[in-house]
Amino acid sequence: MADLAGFIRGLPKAELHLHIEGSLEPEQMFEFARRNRVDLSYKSVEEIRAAYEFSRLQDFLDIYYAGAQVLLTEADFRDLALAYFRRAHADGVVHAEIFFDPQTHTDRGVPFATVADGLLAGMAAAERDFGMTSKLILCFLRHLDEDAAFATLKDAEPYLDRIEAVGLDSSEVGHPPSKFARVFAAAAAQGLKRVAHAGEEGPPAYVHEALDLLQVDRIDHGNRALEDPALVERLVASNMTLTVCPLSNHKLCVTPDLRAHPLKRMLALGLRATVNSDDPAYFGGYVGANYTALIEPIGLTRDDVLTLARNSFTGSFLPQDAIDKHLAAIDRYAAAHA
Ligand code: HPA
Ligand SMILES: [Zn+2]
Repeated sequence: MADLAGFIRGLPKAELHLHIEGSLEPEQMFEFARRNRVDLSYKSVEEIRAAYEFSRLQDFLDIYYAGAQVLLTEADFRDLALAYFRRAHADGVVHAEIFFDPQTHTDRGVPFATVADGLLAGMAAAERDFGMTSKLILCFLRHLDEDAAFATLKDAEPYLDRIEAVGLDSSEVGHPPSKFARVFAAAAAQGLKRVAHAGEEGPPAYVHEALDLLQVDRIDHGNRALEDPALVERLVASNMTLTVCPLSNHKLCVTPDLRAHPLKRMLALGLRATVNSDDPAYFGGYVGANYTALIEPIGLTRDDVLTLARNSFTGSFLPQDAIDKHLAAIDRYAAAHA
C-alpha cells in the first residue's frame, strides 16, 4: 500500500475538478485577512480546521463562501492559484482545469477583472515555474438566478479567449440544470465548453437534464447516476467523463463510509471516472490523497490507478496531440515502475 501511494504520487495526472477558492488553506486565510485588514471570526488555524465538520453540501458552502471574503486583490488570486499549483505539482499533477466562482467575488464588489487577471497570472507562473498547463472554467452559482448568470457571462466577455468552459456549482437540490439552459446555450454559442455538477446530492434526473438541456462535455461528481441503469448505459455509450471526488464525498456525507465508495463500481461499469480533490483545503487532501484514500477501503489497484490517470487526460479539454503525449508518459512511467 505504501508502494502504491508512492506510485500514485509520481504518476502524471490531470485534475479536472478543483474549485480554486476551495484550495484556500486556513494559514493563507489568516495571511490574506491580515494583509487586507479583513476581520475573521476565527481566532486560530486550529479553530478554523475544527469548524470543518459537515453533514451535507450546504454546511460546507456556508463556510466556503465566508472564507472567500478574505480574497480581495489581484495578488490574492494569483497567490491562491500559485499555491494550489505548487501543491498539485508535488502530487504529480501536470495539467489542471480549475473552477472559479466569479459571483462570490463580484457580489462583494471585487471586479471580475481582478479575479480573472489574478488567476491567469498564477496559471502563467505555474507554467513557467513547474511546466504545468491549465485551463479556467467559469462556474455559475446555481442558487442565484438566471439573470445573474447572464450578467456574469457578460462580465467574462473580454476574457472569453482565456476561459475554456462554463460550469455550474453551489447548492444542487432545488436548483436543477434546467434553470440555466438558456445561459449555457449562450455560452456554447460563444464557443465555450460546458460542465455541470450533477448527481452529487441531486437525483439522476439532474444528470439527464445536464446532458439534455446543458449539453455538457463532462459531469462533475455524477455519483447518483448509478441509481439509474439506463443513465449509466447512456453515460458509458457517450464516453462521458465523471469527475469524482472521494474525500469530498466522504466529508459531505455523500458516501459517509469510504468502503461504500462507488469508484471501483464505476470503472467496472465502463464509466470514464476520474479522481479529483474538489475543495482540498476543506476536505482534507489534494489529488494524491484522494487516490490513496481509496486503496484500502475499496481495494483500489495499480491497474485502477493507471486507468484513472489515463481517464484524467482523455477526459480533459486538451488537444488530442497533448492527450497522446501525456498517455505515452503514463505508459513510460508504468513500464519504469513495473
Ligand atoms: O462540491 C461542490 N458542490 C457544489 N458546489 C461546490 N462549490 C464548491 N465545491 C462544491
Ligand atoms: Zn465541486
